[in-house]
Amino acid sequence: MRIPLIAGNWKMNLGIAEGVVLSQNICNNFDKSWLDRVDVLVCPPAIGLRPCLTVFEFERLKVQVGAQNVHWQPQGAYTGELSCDMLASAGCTAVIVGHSERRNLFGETNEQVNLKLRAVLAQGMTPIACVGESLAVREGHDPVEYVCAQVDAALAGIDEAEAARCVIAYEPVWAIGTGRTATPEQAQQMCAAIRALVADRFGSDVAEQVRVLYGGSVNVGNIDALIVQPDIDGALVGGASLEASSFLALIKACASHAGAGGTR
Ligand SMILES: O=C[C@H](O)COP(=O)(O)O
Repeated sequence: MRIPLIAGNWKMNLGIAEGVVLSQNICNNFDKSWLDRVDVLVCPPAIGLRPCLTVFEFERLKVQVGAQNVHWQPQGAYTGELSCDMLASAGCTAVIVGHSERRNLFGETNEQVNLKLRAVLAQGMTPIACVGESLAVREGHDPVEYVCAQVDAALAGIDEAEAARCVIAYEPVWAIGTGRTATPEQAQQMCAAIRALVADRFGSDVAEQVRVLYGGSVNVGNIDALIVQPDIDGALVGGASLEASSFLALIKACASHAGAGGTR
């Protein structure tokens, strides 16, 4: 059994002070027993990583912090970039790679996503590899084939042990920030196809361990129907992670559906 993961991606929202306030508000209303059933991660902008983690550490709350992006090289003349080592030194345990906003707005390629994923694994952190089809692909092509090709590219060149440590987030581009969520059936179909691909490439044991998240307009009203799907192991949440009340409600919903005693 897989422990579900609720990951909040704050994107380019909340400065240091606002991020600290949100982290404190999360702590103030957090039921620690939820962490027996669900893993929780917040991904602030890079400048907020250490300050937010300090809040969680001070409150002795095992909420993890993750980064939204990374460069795959260890150091060098890469203005504006951060290395895996730098993120780890700030306390990051996970890094989002290949978010559709980075692919579409900053031209990130499948090859670069793979380089990032491998660098994150080599650092001992968890990569959250984002995949997902545009509306044009959903309506005019085979979305499963398209998304599975993205997964294949992201996981290229890694071994079974590394694959088992990966998290894959299925985020249909047309559902991100639009209020238009994939139906639970659509999300389940794609997440099952992703797991089947992992089983084909790395074996069924690995596929049973890999967490596959859904992302795209997840909110308090749709989390229950999504999280009960057999191949959806949590959510990558944008807008609803920016308020403590909605983020906590998602964690609570996820915890209430998950059995205790899963494998990590
Ligand atoms: O990384 C998160 C996703 O892009 C989802 O964002 P959203 O929940 O605001 O649609």
